[in-house]
Amino acid sequence: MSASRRGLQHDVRHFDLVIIGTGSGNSIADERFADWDIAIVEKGVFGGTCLNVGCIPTKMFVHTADVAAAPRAGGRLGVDLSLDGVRWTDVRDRIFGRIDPISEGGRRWRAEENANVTVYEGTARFVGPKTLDTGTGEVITADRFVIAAGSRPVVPDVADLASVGYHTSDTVMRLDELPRRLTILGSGFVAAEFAHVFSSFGVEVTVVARSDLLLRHEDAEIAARFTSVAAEKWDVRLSRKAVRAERASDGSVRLHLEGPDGAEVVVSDELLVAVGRRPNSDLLDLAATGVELHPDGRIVVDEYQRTSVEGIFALGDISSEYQLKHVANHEARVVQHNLLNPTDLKASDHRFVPAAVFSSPQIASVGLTEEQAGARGIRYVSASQAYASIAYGWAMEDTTGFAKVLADPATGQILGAHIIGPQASSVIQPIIQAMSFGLDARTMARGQYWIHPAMPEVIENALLNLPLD
Ligand SMILES: Cc1cc2nc3c(=O)[nH]c(=O)nc-3n(C[C@H](O)[C@H](O)[C@H](O)COP(=O)(O)OP(=O)(O)OC[C@H]3O[C@@H](n4cnc5c(N)ncnc54)[C@H](O)[C@@H]3O)c2cc1C
Ligand SMILES: NC(=O)c1ccc[n+]([C@@H]2O[C@H](COP(=O)([O-])OP(=O)(O)OC[C@H]3O[C@@H](n4cnc5c(N)ncnc54)[C@H](O)[C@@H]3O)[C@@H](O)[C@H]2O)c1
Repeated sequence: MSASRRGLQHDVRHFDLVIIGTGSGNSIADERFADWDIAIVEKGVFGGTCLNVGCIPTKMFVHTADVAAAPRAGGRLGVDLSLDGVRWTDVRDRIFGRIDPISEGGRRWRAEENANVTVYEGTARFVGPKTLDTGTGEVITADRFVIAAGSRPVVPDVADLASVGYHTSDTVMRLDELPRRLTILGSGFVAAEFAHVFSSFGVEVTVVARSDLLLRHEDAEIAARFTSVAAEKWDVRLSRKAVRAERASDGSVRLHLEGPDGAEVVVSDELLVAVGRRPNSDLLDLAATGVELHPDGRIVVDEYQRTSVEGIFALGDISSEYQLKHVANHEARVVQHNLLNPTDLKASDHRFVPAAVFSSPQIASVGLTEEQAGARGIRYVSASQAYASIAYGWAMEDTTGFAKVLADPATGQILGAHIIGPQASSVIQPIIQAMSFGLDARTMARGQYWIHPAMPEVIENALLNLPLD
């Protein structure tokens, strides 16, 4: 690969590769790219969403919340515990005291210790074919680009929201103090996880959902179970539309709703907006370089993560239908391979993408839901097993968890799995493995030992319950 060269214009530097975004994109330029002249452009802090405001801090808060919630679970085991208090600022500072130096260390390493990498700290925007304004006063060109610019929270159209003030997942983990009351607008992943975190810390949580179920994209039985468990802990308002926000004279936030019973108002101290994320493609003026978009703003890519412009790749939330870190990481590895091996391209594998909601209870899923299998006319059988009917479920006195598996009745190939209950995000992993490597349900259930009495027995029994042909 050629060393850097100056473009025809003196002020336009030319690179072998430009990477936009330091989330999953930052992992691409490893030692195999040592002789590539590379620019990395980042508008925010290094490390992107997952490290700074996503997966990692949220799960550190979730684990802390699980600990704080122990008294609730202890009572039914005959262990009386009480929560003396949550030192919010200590929790917050412990978590970000670990994360912020990692982000800053990553920035320093790229900026100061990578001889072949130039870091531009600005908001990138295309101004011509393969020509990028780095937002730092410098315009650059390159043979290849990787667009890994991620997504950001959607702000819904609710009157006076901006003037009243609200939080998103970007800001709510850095609050100065715990509110007494929190309203969460939205009913997806972010809402479910933060409702668990804040309610376990003693905050009165109200969840406002537009739909008639929380987590409505999950398997319908799982979403219904989660919604009923949630309604026992949080004030859950379903089928509500938020129409207006208002700041009262005592400083509280009043969210005006319209629902099945007419107008109502939810009063709280803070408002968290969690109604989805949109791709950051609109910040990039992609038309200037000819990169095509889907109507929802995602960059169009093929199976090799190539955009409509030769030499420009995209990955992660900006192009994927899955807004998940393990998918973004997988796609980054595919792009990395394809940059290094242009005559031996590798395709992304999106066949069995799992996801987990780290709430309480946890949810994990992979493959088809019953509703999707039905809608696609796919022949399937399903079976469920309650945690309450396996030995470890007895130990936990669990009353609400279950695992459901779907399989092809003729071949036994597993089509999907959906789990709600303790450690669902770990319990599901053998199913992901079986689907990925083509193991059928019977072989999986009977071809290996299952440690007794451990939680994965819930999977073993669900598999054995399948009414295969
Ligand atoms: C609260 C929360 C919790 C989550 N928890 C999980 C989880 O538990 N598990 C999971 O799998 N996923 C989780 N996710 C999703 C996961 O964080 C994302 O799917 C993943 O981080 C996307 O990675 P990415 O590389 O595509 O984008 P990002 O990590 O967002 O990186 C994009 C980078 O590009 C930069 N950028 C954007 N535009 C420009 C521009 N014009 N110029 C220069 N730089 C730009 C941004 O500043 C950012 O640093 C969570 C998300 C949130 C919000
Ligand atoms: N554990 C994880 O893997 C994890 C955790 C957090 C976030 N994420 C990722 O981040 C993405 C964004 O999370 P999210 O929770 O913001 O989005 P989401 O797509 O999971 O859920 C958004 C919800 O808000 C509802 N909604 C949309 N507009 C609304 C409105 N105007 N009023 C009320 N409700 C409205 C939608 O019906 C939907 O149920 C997720 O889809 C997920 O891919 C993953």
